Amino acid sequence: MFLKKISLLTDKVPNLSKYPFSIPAIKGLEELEIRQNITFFVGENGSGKSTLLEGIASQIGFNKAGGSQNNRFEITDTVSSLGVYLRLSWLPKMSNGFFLRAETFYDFASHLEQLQKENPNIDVFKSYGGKSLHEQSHGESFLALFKNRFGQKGIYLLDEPEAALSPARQLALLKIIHDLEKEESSQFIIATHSPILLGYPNSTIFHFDNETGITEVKYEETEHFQLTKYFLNNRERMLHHLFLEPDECE
Ligand SMILES: Nc1ncnc2c1ncn2[C@@H]1O[C@H](COP(=O)(O)OP(=O)(O)OP(=O)(O)O)[C@@H](O)[C@H]1O
Repeated sequence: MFLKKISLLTDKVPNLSKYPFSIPAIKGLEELEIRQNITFFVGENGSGKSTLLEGIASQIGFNKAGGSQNNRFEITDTVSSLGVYLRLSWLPKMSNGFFLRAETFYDFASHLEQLQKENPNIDVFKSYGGKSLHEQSHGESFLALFKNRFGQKGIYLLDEPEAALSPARQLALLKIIHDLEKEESSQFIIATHSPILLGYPNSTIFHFDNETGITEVKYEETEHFQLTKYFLNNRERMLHHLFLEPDECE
């Protein structure tokens, strides 16, 4: 494990009411202690998980649009400047790794194609399963990245890696994470909505909430676990209630 603590330098923040500090979980962030190799960020849409992950990525020196320190490409959507207001405490410092942003993965794949065109004598795709990520399905390209590019000791920041993965491939990702954690002591911070990924053992789950800020929760306490379990056990009853018109409610 490398990254031990994330602190917000509140004194340096120019305006706490402006984005990204207008997000309650970010505004209330003082220190987040990381105690295990695998850390999950969970919470409702818009609660600030991606914003914090991007901030950590940029402070490490990773491209905020995704990739590692060696990948420099621009994307059209804006990313926050949170990184400069974060202090990361390391033991030891680690700059190897990768930042996966599901939403800009297409741009990352295009960036690799461009690199290959500019450097025909180098096999750029070697670390990505041997062929362009554009020539693989969304899920195949994600898994190719995980299997081939995530091979060394490093810190891996993943933003909704389940986005393109079938349930079986989410299990495959759990196995990859497990092997990397065991063999290389790699560290992962993962923002996710997947009850499968969240089931990874010996991990810390931080729940982002507009009322309570960032708090640690157990797997069984997450809405992902509870709602999925209830749905699978009571599908018909739940759908019946969900589809009731307002005047049909008992
Ligand atoms: N560039 C921006 N300018 C202003 N507000 C933004 C910007 N980007 C995101 N936000 C707002 O910040 C909040 C947190 O967004 P963020 O993407 O971090 O949420 P999230 O928890 O990752 O959500 P999701 O689960 O949907 O991915 C949202 O309310 C969003 O609308």
